[in-house]
Amino acid sequence: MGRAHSPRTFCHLSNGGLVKVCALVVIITVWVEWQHSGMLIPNSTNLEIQRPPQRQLAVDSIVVDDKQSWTRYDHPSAYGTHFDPTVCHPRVWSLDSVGRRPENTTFAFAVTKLSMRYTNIVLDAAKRLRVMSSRPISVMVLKSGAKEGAIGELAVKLSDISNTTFYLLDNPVNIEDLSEGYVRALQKNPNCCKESEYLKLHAVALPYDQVLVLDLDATLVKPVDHLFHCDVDLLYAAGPWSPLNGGVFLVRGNRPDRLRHMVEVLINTSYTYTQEACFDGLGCGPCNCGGPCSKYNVRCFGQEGPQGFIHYYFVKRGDPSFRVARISTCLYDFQDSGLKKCKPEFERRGFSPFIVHKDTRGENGSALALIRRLGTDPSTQPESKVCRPEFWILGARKAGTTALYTWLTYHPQVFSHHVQGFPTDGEIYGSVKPLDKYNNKFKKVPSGLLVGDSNVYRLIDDAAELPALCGHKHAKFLVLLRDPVERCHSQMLMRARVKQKNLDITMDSNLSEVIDRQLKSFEDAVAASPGWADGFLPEPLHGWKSSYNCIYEGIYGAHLKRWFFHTSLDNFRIYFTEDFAEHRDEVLHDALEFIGADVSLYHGSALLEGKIPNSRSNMTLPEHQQLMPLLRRRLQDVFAPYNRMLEDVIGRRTPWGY
Ligand SMILES: Nc1ncnc2c1ncn2[C@@H]1O[C@H](COP(=O)(O)OS(=O)(=O)O)[C@@H](OP(=O)(O)O)[C@H]1O
Repeated sequence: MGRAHSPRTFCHLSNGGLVKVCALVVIITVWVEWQHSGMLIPNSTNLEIQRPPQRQLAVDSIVVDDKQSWTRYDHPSAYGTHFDPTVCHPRVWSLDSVGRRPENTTFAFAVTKLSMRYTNIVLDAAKRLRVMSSRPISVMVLKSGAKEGAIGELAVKLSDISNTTFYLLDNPVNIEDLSEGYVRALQKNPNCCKESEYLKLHAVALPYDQVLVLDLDATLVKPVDHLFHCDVDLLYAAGPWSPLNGGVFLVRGNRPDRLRHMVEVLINTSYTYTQEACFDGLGCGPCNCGGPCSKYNVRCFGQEGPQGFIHYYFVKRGDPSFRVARISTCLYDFQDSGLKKCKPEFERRGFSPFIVHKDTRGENGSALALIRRLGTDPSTQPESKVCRPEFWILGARKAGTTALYTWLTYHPQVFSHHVQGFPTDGEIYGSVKPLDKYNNKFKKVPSGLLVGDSNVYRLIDDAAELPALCGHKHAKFLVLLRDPVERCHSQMLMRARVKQKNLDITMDSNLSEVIDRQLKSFEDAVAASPGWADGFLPEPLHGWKSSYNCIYEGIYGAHLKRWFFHTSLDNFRIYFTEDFAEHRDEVLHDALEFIGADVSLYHGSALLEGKIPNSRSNMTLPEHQQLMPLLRRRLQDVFAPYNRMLEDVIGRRTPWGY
């Protein structure tokens, strides 16, 4: 089944009055295509359903949460001190072979009621999302809950937001097929998750590999691209009073057969439903019942509806063919009610949520106030470009950043911006804060030209600050990575050459001895924080910001994890220095295209012959400056596991051979 690309393309090209027409073409085409493709399941009356007799469950057969006790909401790993936000690490990081993410993924909103007022709520949510991600947005609207005028209005307005697709859908579940007792329980639920919410099940059949379902009041505070790289059937967060919160979850899409099966299973299990033991007697929980739970967890919230059912279908049934992973509620489904539990950890470790759901207390409320304090307030997240540079070369130190910066500036659209200092290659020292002062450093750059900031300190230091201040959408980061042993040696040679008072190395120093000391100090620091680089977010080693330790600077995987935690892989191009040496033009063309330059205007190659900027030009080193073979091997052994980590993080093999 093809996606409705053609009408959308048409819509992007059109304007004015045509937009209205094309918006309707989109709705109708998407809807008709689904109806004809057999992908749309909604008419469950077509299914052959074996209705089991209403079962009376013996109390003994009720398993409330033994099987999945780890998913208890109040378990420390749901909230609290344990913050591994995903259990599918390291797959979570993997990119495709060229280091870019697979494209076929979408965010999805499920809109069960659509009046004129709701139209604006949907639009606001889509616009907020667009600030954070250029990924497709699917808007699934329940046909029976939508007013006709509102459908047209929404379709027209959505066509102004790039890469959105509108689906007008029936409820995949026909309520008459469900048992009466189940429907009564479903409808008695005072707040949430009645039968219309089963609209969300359509997510598994949307024509995308991965679908991240978001409620309209779930706001991305930071990009969550890493979630799309998890190879799972379901990724979910526990709700405050439910085993799974339906406001944020990710499913594998493209599975109309699964949607059919889910509906079938729901119908069948609705006949096993009792107030005490929903879903085949496997229980409604685990959940935090807001006090001591009754034996049957009957006070779970929304457990009869999709929240309970999706958890039952993917988790409790224990189908071994499913890959299911739970993510941190604090990080990915942060709600006011979680403040007490999440806040201490957030404040201690400087974390902030990726997704804020239901900030009911608004402006003065808990969630916003907290993330404002932590510096990632979605309302101050710049939508337009606020930092002057278009690109940043982050490092690594001694990996060829001067050459990359200089050669990019040979393009007529890239301004050659030299700043006083050392080396004079576009380095801007210090923080991006305050923004005025930072932008002032670029005041001589004519408008309309692209300009970069090249600063090798940033790779280690600025992961949290730079993307948040400059806007995730607008920041493009270039990184060069060089064989860490060579880089380390080169760094020490530079320190020997540079006569700075506070540097302890001179031209007479024995560099192998110097590096050996650095290795020892690195090993001591790691021994004091065992496994520091292994987790999801290795914070900088204590006191090692802007480190001059050449081993620490070469643990690229750990530094990049911090960047990918705080921003999106979309913002990055990562090159190996060795590839840059061998395939210079390819790297430069790719980087120019990435920063938004017209590659066809680049005639720089002819200028590039001759000396490599900032190179020590193959000078023969005196013996005391050479790297002793034994030390080289030791360094390789130390770096080897970190190189594997880097490969996990960027999804590519390093060319270094160890
Ligand atoms: N294209 C290409 N291929 C291979 N190696 C290259 C390339 N361009 C620069 N270089 C080498 O990178 C070293 C300088 O790196 P940086 O400019 O990043 O250094 S700095 O941190 O900004 O001082 C410096 O390394 P050393 O020669 O070891 O000093 C350069 O020779």
